[in-house]
Amino acid sequence: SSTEQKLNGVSLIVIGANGDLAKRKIWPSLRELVHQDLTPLSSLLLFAGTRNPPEKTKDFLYSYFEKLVCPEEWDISTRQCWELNDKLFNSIIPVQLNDPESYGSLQQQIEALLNERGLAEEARIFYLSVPPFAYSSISRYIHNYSRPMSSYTKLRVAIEKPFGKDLSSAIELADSILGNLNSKEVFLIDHYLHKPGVSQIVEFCRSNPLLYSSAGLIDHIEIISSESIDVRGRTDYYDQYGVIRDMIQNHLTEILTLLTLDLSNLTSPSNRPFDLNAAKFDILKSIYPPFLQSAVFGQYSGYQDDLESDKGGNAHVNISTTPTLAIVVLHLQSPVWFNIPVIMVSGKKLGKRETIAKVVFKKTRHVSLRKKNGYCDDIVFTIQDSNGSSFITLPSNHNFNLPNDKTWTYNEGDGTSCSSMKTIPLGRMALKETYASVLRSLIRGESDLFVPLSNVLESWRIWSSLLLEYEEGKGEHLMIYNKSFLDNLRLTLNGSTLTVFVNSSDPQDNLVSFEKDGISFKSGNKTVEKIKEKIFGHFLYKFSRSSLAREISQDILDTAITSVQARDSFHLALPGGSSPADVYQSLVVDYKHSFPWTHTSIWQTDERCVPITSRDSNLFQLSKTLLAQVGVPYVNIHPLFPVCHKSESVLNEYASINYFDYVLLGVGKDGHTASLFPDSVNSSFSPFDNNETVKFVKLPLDYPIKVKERVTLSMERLVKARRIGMIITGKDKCHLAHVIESKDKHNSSLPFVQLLRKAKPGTVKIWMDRNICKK
Ligand SMILES: O=C1O[C@H](COP(=O)(O)O)[C@@H](O)[C@H](O)[C@H]1O
Repeated sequence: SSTEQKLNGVSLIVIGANGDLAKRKIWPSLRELVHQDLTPLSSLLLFAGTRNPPEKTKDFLYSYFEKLVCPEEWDISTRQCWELNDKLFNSIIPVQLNDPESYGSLQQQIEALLNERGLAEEARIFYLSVPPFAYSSISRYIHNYSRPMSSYTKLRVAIEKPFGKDLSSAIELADSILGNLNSKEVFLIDHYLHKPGVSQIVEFCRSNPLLYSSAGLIDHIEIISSESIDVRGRTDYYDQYGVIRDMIQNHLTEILTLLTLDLSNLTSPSNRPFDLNAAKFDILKSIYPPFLQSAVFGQYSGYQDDLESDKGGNAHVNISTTPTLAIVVLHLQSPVWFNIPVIMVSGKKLGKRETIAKVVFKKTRHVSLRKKNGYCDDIVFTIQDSNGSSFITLPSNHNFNLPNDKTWTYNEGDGTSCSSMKTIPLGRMALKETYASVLRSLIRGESDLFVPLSNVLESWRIWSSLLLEYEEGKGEHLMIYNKSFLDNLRLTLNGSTLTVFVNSSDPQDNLVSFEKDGISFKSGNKTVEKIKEKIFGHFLYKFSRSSLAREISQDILDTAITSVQARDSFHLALPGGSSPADVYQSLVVDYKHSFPWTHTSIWQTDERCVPITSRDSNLFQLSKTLLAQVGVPYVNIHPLFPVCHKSESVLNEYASINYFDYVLLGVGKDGHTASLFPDSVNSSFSPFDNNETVKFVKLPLDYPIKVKERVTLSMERLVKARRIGMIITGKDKCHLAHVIESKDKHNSSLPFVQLLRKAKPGTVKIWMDRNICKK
């Protein structure tokens, strides 16, 4: 009864009040609520909890609010802004929360203040703005020492994402929290649920339940989040999580559940209130976990630099395979959505900031991520464009119901870019900060706008196996992309296998233009590029010895296909020695029947001047291991041995073609490549100083190599190739890996390094045994 005489009050305790999230989001958002008169400070008990003594927290808050400027849109003077900051600052009570007793003292402090102000505490909210490892102990302290005494008071504990890293860690975390809190007390934050563009999806779908009965007409759904920002400054966090955990498991999956909700309950006669989270749970349950073949991963070019800069620039930073972009195809096991693929795309450092969800009606199985005319035939929910605005675009001939709500205004299309379209702008966000809406919903207890634990676990069930598969593959499916990536991307789906290629009629063009930026595309295969380091602008790939040969032979095949498509021929120069043997074997085993052998011409990079029947002859080995087993026409094989010991003019007749399409090279432990040996040995021969096509090489007698008379393509000739694959394998070559990965590479005169320096940046792929330096 005493409750009835009191005013409703809410206690809000921000734990981690001096942390990054509090500074960037929580305090500015609270201030916005106060400014908009949406949260009267008189009924709010506001605590700033840190591990520090209260005086220190007060000092922090003082200097923080002193510098906090007001957004221009508020159109208030500096003085008014300062007064607002001051008002908020004076309402915040700093508390030290570092042990169980401190939570007990907080309890007493709250009770005393409520009495003093004559407030009945409607809700007690703990906002855990702390790292995930602290969730469990803090929830225990709350339960044991700060739980409201009155059953009238609702306890709400707000927790940020990421909630775990995968299903098992999320279950463990949930268990430890649920030992102290009841599941209804846990409010997991997904700030996307508070974006007007997201909440309008449900409203639109509620007004148009027939959308779902037309699922038979829907071809697929796209949910695309393109961000222009990078992650510099927060790689400490990001590098451990990556795009699936950072954006897809939570925000994009939430959008998907809202878009595909089963709203049939809404129109059924039952009087039960519609349970949004339970309906979302049902959708989550129906999603098949995607496999690696239905996903493509990318990392923006420059990510490694961001990692290094965040580490202070000088520290050694391992190559990271954390993806900053992913494209994934999902399928739902539901009568309505069966056979309607959902394509999710999320990436950082792309050309623009835009989040859209698009329902694409049946026309074609090609997926274009571009706003072409076809765009007007689909329903597009623009959750946010680069200005933060949200709107819905509908086909002109639609008969959708527009929600009966004054926040919706309906416009005809402007007839310019997409004449038949009609648009519903949903206006600018009512609250500038999405987090202001998060806080307001927390205060109001709007649980539909938070994620229940059951749903977050279900979502991890969907994503964990993909993450595991990806991480076991250690980045072998990672491509490097640049900011124009989405504009040029085209995807096709065959079942759930995703194929990526560039939207151009000439595949060769695509290949050339994209390889410059570190990406090559090929139709028929989703794996586009593998993780690489750049060495003199070339690409370094590291694979286990067992997968290296296959990767190289696949690369040769891809180049062959595009060359034949473009020029009807493929000119391939091959070396001898031990390095390429496994590659030749893979070409035979994997591509005997699928390689364009009849269009291929085989050249030699170098040859030993020995009889062709000698085991030391490169051609002998090449014939045995490759040429005798595949269908290269005899006339297309160009042996080098006939020009041994010949005059310069004869030498130069070899390889009259202008460019090799692919030159494969090994590297010897002395750094030689083809038969270009280190100049430093006491040899009269210098392979680097003229423009000859082919060189005759006579090494000094004491040079530690078996056959000392050789012919070789010259450096000038080699570096002209369209593509060079350089193999570095063998335990005795660890020092070579150090050379190219060190700063000293610029001073090295070793022939293979010289070749890297001279070749046009981007033409060489260095294929290195990942374990080259392991004993
Ligand atoms: O949760 C996150 O969301 C942001 C994107 O949010 P938005 O409101 O700017 O669209 C993303 O940049 C961040 O990496 C992620 O942790």
